[in-house]
Amino acid sequence: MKSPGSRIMARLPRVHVERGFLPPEEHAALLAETLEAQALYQSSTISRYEEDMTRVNGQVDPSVRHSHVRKLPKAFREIFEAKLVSLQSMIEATTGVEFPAERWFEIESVHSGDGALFTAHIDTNRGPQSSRRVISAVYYYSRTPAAFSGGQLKLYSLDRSGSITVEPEDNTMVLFPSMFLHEVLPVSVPSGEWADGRFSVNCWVHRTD
Ligand SMILES: O=C(O)CCC(=O)C(=O)O
Ligand SMILES: [Fe+2]
Repeated sequence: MKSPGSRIMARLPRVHVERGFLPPEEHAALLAETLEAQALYQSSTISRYEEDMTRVNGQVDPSVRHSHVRKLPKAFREIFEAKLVSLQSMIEATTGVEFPAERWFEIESVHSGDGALFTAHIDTNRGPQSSRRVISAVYYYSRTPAAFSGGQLKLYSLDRSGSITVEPEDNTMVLFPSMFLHEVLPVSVPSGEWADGRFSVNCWVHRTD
């Protein structure tokens, strides 16, 4: 018989998938604003603690994480926060994680072009602040029909014996407990056009204590 410990390790993350997350007008406004903002995106960095607790901070390493990020304008950040709060009880029920009473939302905008990827990681060991992330939420948007392939989000059980793969579908928000291991599979953009890439908005619900 399996021990309780091994059953916990084999447990799959509980993932909430919210299709049609933004109303059509807001989705269209975000895509239009994004397509004008190419010059604002910068190479993604990684921060993490190594096993010996030395800290890698703000390093660009495209073999681990290859994408470009920018700050999302305030008006859109507010839309995302309000929408997440409006779905709070559903998100809590599906993911099994409660929104902390005292909380803040970390939000960044990402572009994943040809060859983009993010190897397996957890979102809670990426620097001191990151340990207070409780829910990770990733919103996907792109031109339709999508002109890229790949870029699926793959989530693992803690022992990696099982996994769940989610397609980065346009106007879809995917939420999961931040402590679960996950990766972004390589993106392919045959045209090589920046605008044909995979766009996403990363949101993290942080506890403040
Ligand atoms: O883009 C995704 O699907 C996930 C991104 C991610 O895991 C991260 O930025 O920590
Ligand atoms: Fe992540």
